[in-house]
Amino acid sequence: MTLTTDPPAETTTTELLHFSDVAMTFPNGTTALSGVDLTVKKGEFVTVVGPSGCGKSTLLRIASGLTPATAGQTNVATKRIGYVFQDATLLPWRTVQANVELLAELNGIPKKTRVAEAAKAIELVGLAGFEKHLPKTLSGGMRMRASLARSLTLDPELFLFDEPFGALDEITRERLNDELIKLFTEQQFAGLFITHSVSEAVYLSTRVVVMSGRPGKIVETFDVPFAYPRDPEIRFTPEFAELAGEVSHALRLGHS
Ligand SMILES: Nc1ncnc2c1ncn2[C@@H]1O[C@H](COP(=O)(O)OP(=O)(O)OP(=O)(O)O)[C@@H](O)[C@H]1O
Repeated sequence: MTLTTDPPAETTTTELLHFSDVAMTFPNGTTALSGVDLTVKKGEFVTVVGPSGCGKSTLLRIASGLTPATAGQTNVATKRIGYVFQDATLLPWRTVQANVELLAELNGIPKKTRVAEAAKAIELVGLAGFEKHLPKTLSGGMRMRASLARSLTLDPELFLFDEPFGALDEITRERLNDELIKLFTEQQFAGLFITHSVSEAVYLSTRVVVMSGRPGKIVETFDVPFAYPRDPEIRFTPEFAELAGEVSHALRLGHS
């Protein structure tokens, strides 16, 4: 297994993540991933869909550097990595402002700078006015916004999302999808996003990657042709339905 933080000579600098023949077998013998090839470039938003337990979260953990792969080549060309989980993971005793400042604080950023960075991130996610609130006084969608803001203070070049909206109601989820698209187009990070929702995958992404059941491997890739910013109404067009149908079909084939 090779983990490097600089791009290999043969790749371009816009390639932020490059997996070649990556595999992951845990010490208990479970092989979660096998033969995964994946590249994510600046300006791309790649969503991974796949059956439960096929290794999607493992893939993200490897991308973040939290878990080393056991085989293959893993190249992540940036240290500015944002990571958002399904659970907003806010500290309950800290206000929104103090939660959003947390990563900058852990990175030793001076108070004045991190206050300014947190204020900017809070504004970007639409939480201005809620700086002094504690997490328990926020809705699920607002907590997720605070979690997004916390990662935004790192000014990520590569943003990893592990099913961040899976626990939210449909309307809140759709609203956050639109806000995430806005952030993606404004902030210019590369996104790697996991979801169980085919519609969310197609709506958000430049590319949708379908994984097979465990050990997960990529069985099909779909380029999404819709321009950004995306009109929420595209979800009701025949083109969208056709693409979502193809992704669902690949997902079912990968299952069997
Ligand atoms: N630390 C670990 N030790 C042993 N097995 C693990 C470990 N972490 C994950 N696994 C196993 O690896 C497989 C892939 O897990 P992972 O969480 O990556 O799947 P997933 O596709 O994200 O699942 P879901 O969609 O249900 O969240 C599962 O069978 C899981 O039980």
